[in-house]
Amino acid sequence: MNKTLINDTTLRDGEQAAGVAFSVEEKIAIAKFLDAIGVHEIEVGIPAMGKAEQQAIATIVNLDLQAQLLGWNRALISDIQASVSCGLQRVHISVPVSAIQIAAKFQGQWQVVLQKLRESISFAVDRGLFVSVGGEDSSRAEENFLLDVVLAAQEWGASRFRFCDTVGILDPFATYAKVKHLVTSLAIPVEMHTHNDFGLATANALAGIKAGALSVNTTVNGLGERAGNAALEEVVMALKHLYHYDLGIDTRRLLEISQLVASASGYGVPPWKAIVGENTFTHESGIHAHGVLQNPHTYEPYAPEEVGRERRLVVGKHSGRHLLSSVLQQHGIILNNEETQSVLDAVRQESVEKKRSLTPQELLDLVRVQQHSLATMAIKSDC
Ligand SMILES: CC(=O)SCCNC(=O)CCNC(=O)[C@H](O)C(C)(C)COP(=O)(O)OP(=O)(O)OC[C@H]1O[C@@H](n2cnc3c(N)ncnc32)[C@H](O)[C@@H]1OP(=O)(O)O
Ligand SMILES: O=C(O)CCC(=O)C(=O)O
Repeated sequence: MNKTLINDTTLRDGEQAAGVAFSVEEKIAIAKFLDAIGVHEIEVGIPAMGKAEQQAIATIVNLDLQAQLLGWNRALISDIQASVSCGLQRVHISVPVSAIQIAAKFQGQWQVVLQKLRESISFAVDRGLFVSVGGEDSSRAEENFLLDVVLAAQEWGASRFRFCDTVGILDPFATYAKVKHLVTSLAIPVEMHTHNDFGLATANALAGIKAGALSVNTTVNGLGERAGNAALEEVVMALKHLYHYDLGIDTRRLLEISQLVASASGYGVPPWKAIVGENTFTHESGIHAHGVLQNPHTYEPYAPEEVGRERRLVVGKHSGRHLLSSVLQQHGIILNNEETQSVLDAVRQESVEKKRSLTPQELLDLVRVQQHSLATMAIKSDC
């Protein structure tokens, strides 16, 4: 077991993905599922959004889950009051920390931002709450200013700092350097919040952890603002297999929770999506399938069962003899060399026409047709 913690924000940043709106029942189901698989902390939503959201959050609070529950807030006392009214014991307070954000939202008045942060931290701490502080746009913030803000937040009573790569502009090397600087300067732990605008959210989250961050914000399927966030399933499996960190999360249910969130969000995942995509353990190419038939590790980084999947071998345009023979043998069919080649040629043609691999029934039909035509040709040549 490693001390790295997952703070999943599917119910907050995940739901902020344009067009996503979970019902209360869906929120409850997602929270329960995250808890059941062992996620350590759940960012349950934004109480300041109003009564309906507060009721949904209060219902989740009353479920008495094992996971810690956190509410997201602006640096406003009214936001914290809304969190308190939901029964939350942990609040996240976000402030913009880059010049561009402070100019757009607070006319460049950084002192006002700090004042609001101080007041809201004090308000929360006075009520005995755990306070996490988020630096919105940390990655574009001037580094000395960022450090000053976080040191001040720490002094005022914050128990954690969230480093946000809000528009996903870092690479893992820059992330490592920035987070290392913070981790070595702070007494409180750092949390990673990374976005996927350049496809680097998971890589950057891992770089932050390597640099000493204690926790990471994830979302199921990488759902979230614009190109999304670091995906729960990717972070958990990468930490497990690349760094050998066992977070105590039941990875065998990652596919199930992916499907739950896909259905609730209305956004499925592409077949090539890392960890949970339909094709992650599906092999069609001849050379790959030949290898997998000898030893699955030739083309699989871990066993499919580990994430709740099964291996599939499908016959299509790129398949070869070994795969074809293996699939047909399962149906009691053994072809000679000539028949095998003729079936493979026909599979290629039909796959191009259908623009996909063939179903088992289509393959069997095609074998029958090819055997029949070869037999007819043999009879004709005998005559
Ligand atoms: C990077 C992130 O993901 S941050 C999280 C973003 N998430 C969301 O916006 C989703 C939920 N948001 C909402 O439901 C609404 O925006 C609400 C309820 C929070 C606020 O709604 P409204 O009062 O209508 O304000 P609106 O959204 O138009 O503008 C944001 C206001 O918050 C202020 N604000 C923005 N960030 C902060 C902050 N960190 N601390 C304090 N105030 C902030 C803005 O300056 C603006 O204030 P103003 O109304 O005094 O001009
Ligand atoms: O939690 C915060 O402080 C902001 C989080 C966020 O969604 C972001 O910066 O992208």
